[in-house]
Amino acid sequence: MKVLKFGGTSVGSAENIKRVKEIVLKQDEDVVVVVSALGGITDKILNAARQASTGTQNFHAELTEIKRAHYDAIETLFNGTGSIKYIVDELLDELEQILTGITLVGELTVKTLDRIAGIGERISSHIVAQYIPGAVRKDSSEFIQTDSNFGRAAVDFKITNQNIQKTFANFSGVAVVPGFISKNSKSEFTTLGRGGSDYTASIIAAALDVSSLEIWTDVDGFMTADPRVIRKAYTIPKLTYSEAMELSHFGAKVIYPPTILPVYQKGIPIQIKNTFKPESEGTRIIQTAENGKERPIKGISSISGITLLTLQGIGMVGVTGISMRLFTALASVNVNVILISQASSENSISVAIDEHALDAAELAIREEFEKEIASGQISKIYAESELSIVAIVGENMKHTTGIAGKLFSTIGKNGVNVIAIAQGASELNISWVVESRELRKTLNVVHESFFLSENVELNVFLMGIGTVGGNLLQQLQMQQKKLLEEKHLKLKLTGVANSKTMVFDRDGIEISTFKESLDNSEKKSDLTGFVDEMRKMNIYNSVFVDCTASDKVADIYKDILHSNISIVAANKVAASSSFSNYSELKKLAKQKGVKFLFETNVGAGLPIINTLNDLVNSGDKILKIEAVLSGTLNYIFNTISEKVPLSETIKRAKEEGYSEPDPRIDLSGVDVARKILILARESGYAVEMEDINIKRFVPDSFFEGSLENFWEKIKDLDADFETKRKVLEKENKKWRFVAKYENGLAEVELQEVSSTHPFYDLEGSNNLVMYTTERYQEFPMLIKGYGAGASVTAAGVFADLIKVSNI
Ligand SMILES: NC(=O)C1=CN([C@@H]2O[C@H](COP(=O)(O)OP(=O)(O)OC[C@H]3O[C@@H](n4cnc5c(N)ncnc54)[C@H](O)[C@@H]3O)[C@@H](O)[C@H]2O)C=CC1
Ligand SMILES: N[C@@H](CC=O)C(=O)O
Repeated sequence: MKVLKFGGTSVGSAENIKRVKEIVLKQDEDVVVVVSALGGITDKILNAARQASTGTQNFHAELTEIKRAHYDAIETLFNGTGSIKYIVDELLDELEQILTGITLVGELTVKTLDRIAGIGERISSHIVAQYIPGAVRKDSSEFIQTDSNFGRAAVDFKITNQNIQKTFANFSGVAVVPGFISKNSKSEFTTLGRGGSDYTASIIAAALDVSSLEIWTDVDGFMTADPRVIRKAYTIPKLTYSEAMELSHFGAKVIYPPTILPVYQKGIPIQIKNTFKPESEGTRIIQTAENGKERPIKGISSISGITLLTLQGIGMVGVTGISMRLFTALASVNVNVILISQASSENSISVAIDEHALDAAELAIREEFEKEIASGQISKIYAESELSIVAIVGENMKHTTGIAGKLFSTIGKNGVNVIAIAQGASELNISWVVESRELRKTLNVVHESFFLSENVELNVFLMGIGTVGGNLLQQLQMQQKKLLEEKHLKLKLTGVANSKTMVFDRDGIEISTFKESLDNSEKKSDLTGFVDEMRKMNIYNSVFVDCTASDKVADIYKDILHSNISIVAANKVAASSSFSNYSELKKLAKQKGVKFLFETNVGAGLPIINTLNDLVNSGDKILKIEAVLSGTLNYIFNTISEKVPLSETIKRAKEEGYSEPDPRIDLSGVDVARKILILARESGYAVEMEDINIKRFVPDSFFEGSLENFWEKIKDLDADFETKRKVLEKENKKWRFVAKYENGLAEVELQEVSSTHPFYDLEGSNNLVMYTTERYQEFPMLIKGYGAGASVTAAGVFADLIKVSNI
């Protein structure tokens, strides 16, 4: 024999009752079918009763809806004919009479409420019993006996079990039973608490020692998290009784928690099934955790609307009985304590309670500890509200090391502050308190880290979609699918801005149409607005990518890092700003557990900074750096000829995407100075821009005025450069703009190098860096390759993104 329980939605309409019939008729064992009231009916009855208690006739509106729901169902299922109509009428009349009675006395007692609260189940059980061919109705209020604690009566199991066994002795076929209702020893109606139909089913299942208890509901089973918040939540195939109990207590409203105990004691498995998807496996709740250490966490759940009440004072240290008095005081005003956290110093104790219970709880505590408060032994009693409790649950957490470490480091890295923590010695549940506004992010972070570790998500906020940013988007689009399939990295463009507008979408902006999205966006581009939006979205694993050349954008880095968002910068302004700002940004990133990466600041996609970091981190000392670091200048000096004058080479460098948005930055040596400065700093030296000796090869006057002016004026230098070039050619030499750092001195200058110099053969826009270190002294380390250009730079930015994702 089996017990099947169908919830309110499962019997919520005639259509759904037809599904119930199909499911029941497919069973190959005898079955007891426990039904809830039609969906929403119990609430309506309670509402009508409350309205009646005001002494008015207002309850009639609710009553009409209650009647309509039932008449609609019987009309469809029975064509409005048969005895069912009389039975339903009789029960609805009973309801109306009691409601009228309540109106007359203007009072609603818990006893009266129990008298009518179960009428929905009484009616639905008649409907289902008549609709399933061959089924018989058995009245649970005749065999479940309770005490007289109306509203949430306690079952007398001895009598109830005997009654059930007697009722179902020699029974075969299909029995339909109303859930939720019971009676006391005086044959007065009582109820088993909201959700009590699950409990009815469990009581019957245990009394009859059936093969299984099936709870048919409108979800697939217990999910790894609330699917309304975590779209990627999935059904947990198996849970132990304890895990199911913990998850149910912590907000997973799949099963009424008391349901578990009776069947647990008999070792009867519970199967959660979806009435609307009977083919889905559902969740099976059994005695032992079958799946081992690889899935120590089974689910996450949360409860919102929490207040944390803290009692603090050094006078509490070492004093016995404080906790006992605290909990007794709370119990005296019926305040349920959901979580307790106490430091071993005993200086403070915090209890998490339902926010609605705050006033009563605080008053009770203040009364209880009046003397201690007056004497200053307890210095503070304070409440923090708008909080949520999150819990991870799993029986295999026991003795699995590293779970709490992984949990809290993941949460911390994503900028979520943990306000209180509790873990029982059973290691079945780790619970912690966060601000409710951080709940969604917390659930996502934890879910991804423990359940979807196959896919890491990286949320990209890109600013600047010119040469580098535009190319980066093309590369992202091209690689998205491959990275997801092969590396399980889900790269999402969650925000993008050009200089005019910005667009955000936490589900990801379609890269192929981002331009249209920006064109159609009404959000004007604005730096503070961009940061605010990122903060507001509060998504985990976020990274801000700066592909502008703007100092204003560099100014917002601190705010971004403070929001626990990583930064990948192609923009060199921040890393070459004052040493204190550069160091602060690096320190802040470290403190916040996020990344601040800028590999492309020197040599575009070449691994120049990473290599330097590796050398330094492994204990090597950088003695000298000599390098050609400007793609633009090297291109200019490799392109300049009798036919291509200086001004034309600069124009071409810009067109090729090598130069800065303002090419004067390259031509003035500032770009190279920034780069050698960054390399010196990354080598461990505290260098400032002013320490760099920049020897310009273009007179200062060419850098004054507007960019347009510059393009006009620069042609004036063509003839002079051509004369000098011819001399150089005769001497078989080449111009190279060289940066050098040695013994605390840094300089950048134009050099004429002969054919034996390592920089002589450096083609096109290539860069070359030579690191002379303690380990690489006789033969310095060389890194050479394209030093500028859209695709290589974008690839360098991409590589930094991959580093942020930690895949
Ligand atoms: N082009 C290259 O080879 C390399 C460039 N870089 C760096 O990459 C950065 C970008 O360079 P390119 O793409 O070549 O320049 P670009 O001029 O083509 O693109 C920069 C884009 O940023 C936009 N922008 C500026 N301020 C903005 C703001 N506040 N909000 C939104 N958008 C804004 C501009 O409108 C422009 O579209 C620069 O910092 C450059 O130094 C680094 C290595 C190599
Ligand atoms: N403008 C720069 C681009 C790379 O940093 C250069 O030309 O090297």
